[in-house]
Amino acid sequence: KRHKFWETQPVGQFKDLGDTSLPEGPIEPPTSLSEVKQEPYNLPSPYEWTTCDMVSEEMCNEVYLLLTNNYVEDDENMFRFNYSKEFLRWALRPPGFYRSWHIGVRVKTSKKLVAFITGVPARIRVRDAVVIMAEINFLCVHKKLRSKRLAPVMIKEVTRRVHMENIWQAAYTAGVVLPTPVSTCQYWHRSLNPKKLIDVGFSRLGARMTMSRTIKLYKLPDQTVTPGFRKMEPHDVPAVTRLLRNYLKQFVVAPDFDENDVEHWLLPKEGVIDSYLVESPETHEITDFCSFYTLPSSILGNQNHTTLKAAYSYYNVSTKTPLIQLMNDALIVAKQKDFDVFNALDVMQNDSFLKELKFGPGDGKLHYYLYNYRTKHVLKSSELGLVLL
Ligand SMILES: COc1cccc(CC(=N)NC(=O)c2cccnc2OC2CCNCC2)c1
Repeated sequence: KRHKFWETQPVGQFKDLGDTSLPEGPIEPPTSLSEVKQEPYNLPSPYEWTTCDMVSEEMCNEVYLLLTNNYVEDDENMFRFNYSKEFLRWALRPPGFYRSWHIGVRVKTSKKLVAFITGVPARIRVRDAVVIMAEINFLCVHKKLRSKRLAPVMIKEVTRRVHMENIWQAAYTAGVVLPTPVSTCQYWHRSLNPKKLIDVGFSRLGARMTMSRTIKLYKLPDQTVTPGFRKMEPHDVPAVTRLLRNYLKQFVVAPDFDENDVEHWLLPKEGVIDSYLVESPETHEITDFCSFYTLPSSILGNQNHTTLKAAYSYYNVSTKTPLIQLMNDALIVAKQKDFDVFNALDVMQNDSFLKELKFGPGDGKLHYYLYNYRTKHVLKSSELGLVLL
């Protein structure tokens, strides 16, 4: 399939696949800031750029409504991501964020917000090179404005604003294949509320399975089983940072988190991010960590249910507690908090627990991309230590 736009961008091109003579690293050298286009790209005449200040309740609400009605749906158009306002504020205002990277498109006359794209800065290690990148997310064009070629100009504009801050690489994910994935992940789901999942068509009753047999199959204990398993607290930030930095070293691509990043990305926030750790009852050492973020989905066209409450596996570290036991405790806590399903990608060491903990494979894949950075090889998903929101 021809990628008119992507063939013009500094991304791995399909024709280069397998050419291991090309070195790992930036595809194009940085240019001087004076060479970066100073003014915004031109939009089609009815539209204008706007910067979305996510602190403003009104602006945050406009972004929330645009995404709630027009963002990513599953392949069968039965569900649509329904990021909360609190989640969006968390996702878009990490340490060092740029408000100018929260880009909206409005209709000049009505001032209606009809498109959105964002970037946040992140330090990402690729093998032993730490690269400052923009994590690009929430690209959304109103359903009524699709195939007006707005997305390419929005991507060029966020790229221009990233270049203005002297940043030349980016990371993003997509459910579609573009030139060229750095890695491709399979997603998996663990039922927590199988009756609701079957009612809304997320899951199907297994062959030769009754509903009561299915409910029993996914039943979990009421309490976690690991001694010392507790919620993460602010005073745990230094120990969790050490634990996580050491654990992420084993992956080819991973965030280079410092204590500031850990404080923002991993301290629990009600309805946004949950994180737990294991503090050894004997030594009080922090030996293990697990976390998941809250991303509900709207259920499109079901009489009895409007929202699917989904937890998404985030960063997990096991050094003493077996990863399977640690993740089972995460499932138990997610069930206690009334989540319907627990989702995970087959990144990091997730493959080691997915089947045993009764995850089932999802019906799609998530492709990871780097902008203006070539890797020697396409990575196995288990070489990925990066989870995007
Ligand atoms: C259940 O409701 C859905 C609503 C919209 C899309 C999908 C399928 C899908 N595309 N799922 C994922 O991309 C996915 C599955 C497991 C873990 N993380 C995921 O995506 C994350 C990371 C990328 N940005 C979206 C959230 C499901």
